[in-house]
Amino acid sequence: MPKILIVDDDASIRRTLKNILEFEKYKVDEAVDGLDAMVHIKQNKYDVVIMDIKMPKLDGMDAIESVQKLRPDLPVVMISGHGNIDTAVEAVKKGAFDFIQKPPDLNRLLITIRNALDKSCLITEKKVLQRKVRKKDSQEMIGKSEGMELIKDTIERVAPTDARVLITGPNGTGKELVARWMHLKSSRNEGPMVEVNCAAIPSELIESELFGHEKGAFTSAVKNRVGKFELANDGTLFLDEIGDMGLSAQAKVLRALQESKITRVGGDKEISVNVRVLAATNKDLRAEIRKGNFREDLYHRLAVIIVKVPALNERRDDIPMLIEHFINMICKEYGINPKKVENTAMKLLQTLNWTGNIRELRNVVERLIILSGDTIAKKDVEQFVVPSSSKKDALTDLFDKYDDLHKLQLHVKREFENYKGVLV
Ligand SMILES: Nc1ncnc2c1ncn2[C@@H]1O[C@H](COP(=O)(O)OP(=O)(O)OP(=O)(O)O)[C@@H](O)[C@H]1O
Repeated sequence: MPKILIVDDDASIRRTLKNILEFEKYKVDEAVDGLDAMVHIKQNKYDVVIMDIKMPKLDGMDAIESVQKLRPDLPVVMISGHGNIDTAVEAVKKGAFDFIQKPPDLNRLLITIRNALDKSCLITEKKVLQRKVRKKDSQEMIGKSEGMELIKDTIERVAPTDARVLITGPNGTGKELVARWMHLKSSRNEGPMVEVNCAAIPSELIESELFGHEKGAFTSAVKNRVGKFELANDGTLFLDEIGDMGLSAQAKVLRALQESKITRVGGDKEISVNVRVLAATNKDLRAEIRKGNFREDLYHRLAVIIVKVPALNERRDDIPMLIEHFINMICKEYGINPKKVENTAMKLLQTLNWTGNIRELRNVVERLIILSGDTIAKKDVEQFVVPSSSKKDALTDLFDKYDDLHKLQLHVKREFENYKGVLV
């Protein structure tokens, strides 16, 4: 239940507001002036504060500065009977979420509180996402092959610039990891890195996902929603599987890139965004352009720098190092000592056909850790890996390539559509 603090020296106003808000199922505390408010805010976790301006001891204008220092993310709605436009502007300048005149219009007050709560939720969501991203950020990029050295060198050179980068390569080769390092090594690394998997979002929702929407823009748009472009402001937007984006969304992304402005679906206001875009695909975008599935102008906007991530079969020298890395990582997760790999087992693993690339290798290492004894021997590889790697049926192969069930579903759907075309 969201918790609200009402700060007003007038007991009757506090009581009226408390009754209304409790009826709306909010939990409400009261404070009699700015100083009392600060004591409450230090001891409790509020979602919104409603604060009068004229109060004894510490008035609202001074109190909001203290609130900003203590809890910069806490939305404060100012209310005042002595309001004029200058006071409202000053309050907002000092960080108030909104300003409402006394006696407050009930509907306006409730809508403002809802919006302030939405903002609180977004901030929390953003923090959770940033934590997750930081966790992913800490993933090392392993490999000393020529291909990997070239990629690392490109990241060092390109990351600090604002150039757009298109990352290409087969599934599971580490395209997302490259994007994360580009962000981490850029001057935007204090800002968010927001990821959109264009293949996982149905085409009718992708525009709303990217640009947000205004309430009522379509049947299920029950409230305003901020899109990924806005969420990525001052940071990086990673458009994964860009080759699966529909032409209509492509046109809008192109406009956003050209003008650094977006418009929410169903809205008419232009919103400026400062976003660096990185994109990735496993498709041959030039071939998609020829087939009319991808806009050439968008391709040129995105592919200022192209990073090609090679398949694992093309950098077999990296396999031992990657195996050691995954063993250490996975054994740590399981809370066991890292297992050793016999030389003959390592050699065999190096020769296998890794169609699912590094993702498949990681899964295989996990399987070997679970199924083998203290040491991973050649016979373990022959028993638990070779059958699935050399005699793989089409379905196992697909599962190795797509660890995300939704991506797999989309792939199967696309294949089915192709077959339908052939049969007709
Ligand atoms: N060089 C590397 N060192 C260590 N781990 C890696 C490396 N490259 C990829 N990985 C790991 O392999 C897995 C797959 O990588 P990632 O998701 O970046 O691939 P992808 O090319 O984006 O895949 P997809 O095309 O399916 O989206 C992840 O767990 C990632 O951390």
